[in-house]
Amino acid sequence: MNTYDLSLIQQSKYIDMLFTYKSDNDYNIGDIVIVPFGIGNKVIEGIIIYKNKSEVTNKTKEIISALEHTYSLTQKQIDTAIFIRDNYMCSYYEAFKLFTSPSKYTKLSEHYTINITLNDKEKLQELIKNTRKNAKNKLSFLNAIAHYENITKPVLEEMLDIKTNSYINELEQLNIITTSKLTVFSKNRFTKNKKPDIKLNAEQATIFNSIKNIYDTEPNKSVLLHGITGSGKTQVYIEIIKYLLSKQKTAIILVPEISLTMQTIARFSNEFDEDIAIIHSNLTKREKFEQWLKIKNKISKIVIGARSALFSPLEDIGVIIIDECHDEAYKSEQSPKYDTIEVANKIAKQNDALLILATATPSITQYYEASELKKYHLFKLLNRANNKPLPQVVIVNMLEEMKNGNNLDLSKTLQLEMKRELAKGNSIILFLNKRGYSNQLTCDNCGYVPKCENCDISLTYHKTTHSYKCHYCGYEVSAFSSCPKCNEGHFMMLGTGTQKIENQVKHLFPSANIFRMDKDTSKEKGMSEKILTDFRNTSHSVLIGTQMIGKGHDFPKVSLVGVINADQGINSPDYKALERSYNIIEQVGGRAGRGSDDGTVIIQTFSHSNSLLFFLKNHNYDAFYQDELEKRQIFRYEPFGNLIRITVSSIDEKTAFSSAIKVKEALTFYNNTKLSAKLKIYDVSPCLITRIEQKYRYQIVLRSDNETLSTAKKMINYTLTAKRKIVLSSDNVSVSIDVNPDNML
Ligand SMILES: Nc1ncnc2c1ncn2[C@@H]1O[C@H](COP(=O)(O)OP(=O)(O)OP(=O)(O)O)[C@@H](O)[C@H]1O
Ligand SMILES: [Zn+2]
Repeated sequence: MNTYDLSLIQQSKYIDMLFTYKSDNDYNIGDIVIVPFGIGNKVIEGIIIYKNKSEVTNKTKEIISALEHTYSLTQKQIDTAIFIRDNYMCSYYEAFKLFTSPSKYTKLSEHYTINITLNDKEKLQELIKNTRKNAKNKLSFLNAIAHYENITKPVLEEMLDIKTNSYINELEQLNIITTSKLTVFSKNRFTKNKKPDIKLNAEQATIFNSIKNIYDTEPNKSVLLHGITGSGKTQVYIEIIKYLLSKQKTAIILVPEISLTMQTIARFSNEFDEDIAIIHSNLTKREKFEQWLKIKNKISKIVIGARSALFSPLEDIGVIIIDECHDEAYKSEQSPKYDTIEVANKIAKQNDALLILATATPSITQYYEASELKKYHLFKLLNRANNKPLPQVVIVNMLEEMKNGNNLDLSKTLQLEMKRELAKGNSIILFLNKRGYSNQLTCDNCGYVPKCENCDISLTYHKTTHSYKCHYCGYEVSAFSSCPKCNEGHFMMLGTGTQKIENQVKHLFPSANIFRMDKDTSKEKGMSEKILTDFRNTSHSVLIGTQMIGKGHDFPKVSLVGVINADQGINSPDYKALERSYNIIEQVGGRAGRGSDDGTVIIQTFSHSNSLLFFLKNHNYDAFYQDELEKRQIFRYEPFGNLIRITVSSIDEKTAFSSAIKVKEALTFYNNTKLSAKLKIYDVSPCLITRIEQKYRYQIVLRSDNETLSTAKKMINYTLTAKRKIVLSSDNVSVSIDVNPDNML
């Protein structure tokens, strides 16, 4: 008789532990089994984590059966899941769920698709000619076959939104097509352009050779590639992947935005004959499952996708590339709030694989880890691939514009440049830095922004108390009647929307082709790709958008980028506000001047004296980094110290608040008795956004040194799992933990 310790695939807060079952069968670690659970012996699934580690008692229940081996997890995946649970303080369920197949309830044997291949082009054309014009469905089916020549039935049906069975039968009988069954789905269908035949330039080639050498000889295979916008980082990845494929290895490429996956795939499919799997959250369950199967069955050796692609069942990994590695999308926003780069590092180590982080604007912590701690080999690409200069940056003081009577969001300077570039047929991006919080304050005379003395964080206005508060430590002052710095101005709240900008542009430039991309226009599946493609292919056009348009895109026609309002990001109430603003503005500005014409970036701001703008003007990342690092050291933020934020939420406000108090009391108790009190635990306070999806939200902020971080994590894990029933009074409370959160909203 064997014993098996299982993690149950069942979301319940009270069973976050391993359960022992027995069986005469010889299962493997990682197998998914079906077991009876609880008093009613409800049938649920579990993953085998340990074998023959526990004893059989007279209460031990027996495993009923196991799922097909295809669904099993590998030992490496189990190790990574446990790493995630320990580090991001989530449940076993949440951690394992990342790795299980998107749909394991379909029997594999039933999962095949029909592939259609065109045999006789002429006969098909004949048939099209002879088909009645009003048989619309049939005609679109026939035309699609003529166009694609080789396509799977589900793809075809989804595309045309019709049933095709009878047409397929008819064509098969006429010998125009043949069909075949594929148990695993056919190759992703991407239009291939001519092979581009790009040769690495000298800078790229040197780095490629060094990285190759690191792979072959070095024990530490982590790389940070710091290359300016347009320096051709993607071309370097392509060569590295070619090299690793030649060594029978596989590759994962992560990109921060779904809209970027399409651009990346387009470039990769021109370079590789291999089948490329795509994974991101916009796929249907079925599509996800198809991709998963292709990877599991070793048909796809290259996986491109958003952060979740990291959990795909790829084996023999040779390289994990994290493109735009500074991006906040790499931090999960739902529990488990894992850091993609830390997890990628773990997986790379397991496989002895390369980990390549790449960006024009590394996060402060990443750059510190590379340059000071030597955790990464640091490489730099200092020139654009086509030898063009970086765009020229112009700063416009919006206080002056206001004083001169211009009440539009577009300054005179920006209007003039826009006119000039549109006349040349070039394209323009107008970027709105909307990330941040709207109740932030700026003096309308001198641009002063009030800050917390303890935390270096912008204060936020609270209407109920008519006061300004710090959202880290609770510091509060009553609202000023006039600006304490210049004694003249008054505080105003900044903020404008993409639609408002769109109206102004329409009015000023009635003949321009205007595109807008924000959450509203890209809700529908495929919409954002469509907007980006149309913009890329249209001249004399203006794209107005938020964060989504800022990264990674290569639009050769864009010669001018306008940053409408740099302030909203700069003065956002959290310690990463400047880092985020530098990155996003440098990145969006980097879209300018990638084609034949030189680029210009116009940054409009009320905080024109902020040193950040000086660094941006000179594209001087290193100076920005030094400046920011000093501040971080003084206030003990990352990489010198850590903030841990525990958010407690519930539909019922009192429950949320009282649970938060209990969590805080429990943590304080362990901190005082068990630890040498190195953690600072702040009081419970309402979150900046007090209610999300009907749930009231309270937070407890902890600060720890780097040395005490792991103890802090253990303490939180202990409090929230072992003591869960005591600390959380009801099942209606949810808790999430975020280490060094990207924002405090
Ligand atoms: N060796 C090369 N010779 C000619 N063109 C190149 C070369 N390498 C890259 N390019 C071209 O330069 C452009 C910019 O390259 P790429 O998009 O890879 O830049 P990037 O470093 O990823 O920029 P960003 O950080 O702004 O996304 C692309 O159009 C690419 O095809
Ligand atoms: Zn403070």
